[in-house]
Amino acid sequence: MSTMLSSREARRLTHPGGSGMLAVMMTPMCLVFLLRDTPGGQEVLLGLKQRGFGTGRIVGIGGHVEPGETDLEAGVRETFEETGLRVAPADLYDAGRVVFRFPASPGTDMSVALYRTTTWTGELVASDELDPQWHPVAALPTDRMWDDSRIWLPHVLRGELIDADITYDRSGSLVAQVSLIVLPDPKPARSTISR
Ligand SMILES: Nc1[nH]c(=O)nc2c1ncn2[C@H]1C[C@H](O)[C@@H](COP(=O)(O)OP(=O)(O)OP(=O)(O)O)O1
Repeated sequence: MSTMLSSREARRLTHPGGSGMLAVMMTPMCLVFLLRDTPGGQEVLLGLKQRGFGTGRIVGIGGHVEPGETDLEAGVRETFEETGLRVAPADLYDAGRVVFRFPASPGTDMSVALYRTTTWTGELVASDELDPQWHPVAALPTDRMWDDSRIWLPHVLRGELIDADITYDRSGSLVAQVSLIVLPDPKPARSTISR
């Protein structure tokens, strides 16, 4: 039996953490966290997902890395598509990577490049995919986010560089296993090799 792969499936990659025959195929994704200072404290731009995977949850800004794109280019494009805001590649800071594994549906496993920035231009607009909203960093809406967010997102928002690997339970709604490495000294994303 032969299987046709979509272009997106065909370019799924093997996460470097995988080993030999047991390596898991991952879909490359990106998430970008815009941070601003307000009199009430620091805020982060998140979005209420209107369609697709995770509809109804509050999620980070981002999406698929398309064929021919670097993770960084995808971060710039997705930010504009989902928020109307323009970020320059040089203003995105590498915040590391998180892998999400869903044992009940391995086809949805993803390897997500993480970026952070405090610099952008333009006016915030909602898309049909995401309704972007500012949230206090000190009071993240974790009860409306993916269960994993409470584990790794505070590190990213503090300015740390992470390498995380999250496995969900069979229900796909609760985190079952976590590996989280926090690395010091993040660099501007343009100075790193994207994959
Ligand atoms: N466990 C998880 N924790 C988390 O914080 N974000 C997750 C997540 N699982 C998926 N995401 C994010 C990554 C990605 O931005 C999005 C995946 O949703 P979709 O498959 O609908 O892709 P998108 O519609 O965002 O991508 P594009 O179609 O390329 O815009 O949700």
